[in-house]
Amino acid sequence: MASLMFTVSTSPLLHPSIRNNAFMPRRCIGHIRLHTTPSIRGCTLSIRSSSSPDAGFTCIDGKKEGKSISDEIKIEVSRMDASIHVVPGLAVILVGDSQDSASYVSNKKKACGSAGIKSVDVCLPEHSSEEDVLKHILSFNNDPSIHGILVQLPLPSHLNEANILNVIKKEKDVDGFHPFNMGLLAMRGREPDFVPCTPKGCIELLHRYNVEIEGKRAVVIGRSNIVGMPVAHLLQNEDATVTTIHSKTKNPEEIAREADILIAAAGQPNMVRGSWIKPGAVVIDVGINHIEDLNAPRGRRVVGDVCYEEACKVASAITPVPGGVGPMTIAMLLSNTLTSAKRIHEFE
Ligand SMILES: NC(=O)C1=CN([C@@H]2O[C@H](COP(=O)(O)OP(=O)(O)OC[C@H]3O[C@@H](n4cnc5c(N)ncnc54)[C@H](OP(=O)(O)O)[C@@H]3O)[C@@H](O)[C@H]2O)C=CC1
Ligand SMILES: Nc1nc(=O)c2c([nH]1)NC[C@@H]1CN(c3ccc(C(=O)N[C@@H](CCC(=O)O)C(=O)O)cc3)C=[N+]21
Ligand SMILES: [Mg+2]
Repeated sequence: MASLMFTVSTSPLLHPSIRNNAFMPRRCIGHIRLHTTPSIRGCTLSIRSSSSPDAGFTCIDGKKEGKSISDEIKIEVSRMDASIHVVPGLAVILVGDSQDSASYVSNKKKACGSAGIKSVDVCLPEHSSEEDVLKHILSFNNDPSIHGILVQLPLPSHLNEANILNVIKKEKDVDGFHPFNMGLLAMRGREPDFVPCTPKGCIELLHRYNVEIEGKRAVVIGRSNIVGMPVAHLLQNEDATVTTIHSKTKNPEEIAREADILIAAAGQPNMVRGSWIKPGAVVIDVGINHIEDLNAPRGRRVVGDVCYEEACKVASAITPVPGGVGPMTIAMLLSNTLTSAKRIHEFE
């Protein structure tokens, strides 16, 4: 049976709630104006029977949006190079030999390469001391060819994450993890120099798919410094009513089911079942979990925190894993690096 569907936005422009938003500048990535595709329908203004097939269901294509952002960044990078002979530079510091971390770092490196951003990697052994790591940060802080510094997290447990993140020059903190930037993110009426990439990528996807956020119930599963906490702040800044679920939350399923916008960032494979999702909700799956699959090329494959097959029967839209938030994280990192270089060199 055809489900009673959404109010499709007739305007090819931004959603009214975005157009009239006092925080209009948030709609820019660096100096690149963002455009939205007039696709989703005010989320959950619909009644959707969970037995209905996928009619009207949208798979949110983070790979495509990430690519289009990188293409725009590439143009800006060449314009900057041509006029002031500066190429944005990103330094990535990786401690230890986790295979997953190495693969993220190589994704970032590739993405920098195709956008024309210079990238420098430092790979330090697992047993490195805090001084070893700090030494490299200090040198990048003072290196005029470097505009962004990223220390891949998590660090080996003998290293103190706070001591290390504290030392990154805040003007080069493209991850937005320095306590100065984290603090500003949490303050009304203030803006950090940099917003963390994954949370920013989640919000950017909602904007690009014209999902109305103002006044909606948003539920975030997870409260980490790198995803859950900052994404909850961003949603609140966009005038959503936000609830956070964590490992001590009672009845998470019931709370999740109230969400018009559900963001899953718990790091638990397939934790969010179809029954956790309000019919018509928009679901953003941040999880990157490697599970064993003997049929997969290397004996394992990547799944999100959401059971996709069940979710797409209930939700109005969802990000796939891979191909959802991951590529947006990388696009936001490129964007933050470009913004940093433009600021440092006062290039408009
Ligand atoms: N796509 C991307 O670009 C990125 C993806 N990720 C992925 O996102 C996921 C989350 O990452 P990260 O935030 O770093 O993870 P963390 O392990 O740092 O945090 C997980 C959070 O989820 C909560 N949580 C864990 N299990 C449950 C549960 N069963 N019920 C309710 N809450 C739970 C924890 O609660 P408590 O605080 O109580 O411990 C914690 O707040 C991972 O899969 C990670 O790989 C991460 C970064 C970028
Ligand atoms: N300081 C710091 N900053 C980070 O931003 C940071 C970090 N530490 N530590 C680890 C997490 C994880 N993360 C991802 C980035 C891209 C993909 C990504 O590109 N994913 C692709 C490919 C996934 C795959 O197939 O493995 C996708 O989802 O389509 C995934 C995960 C950034 N993180
Ligand atoms: Mg973490």
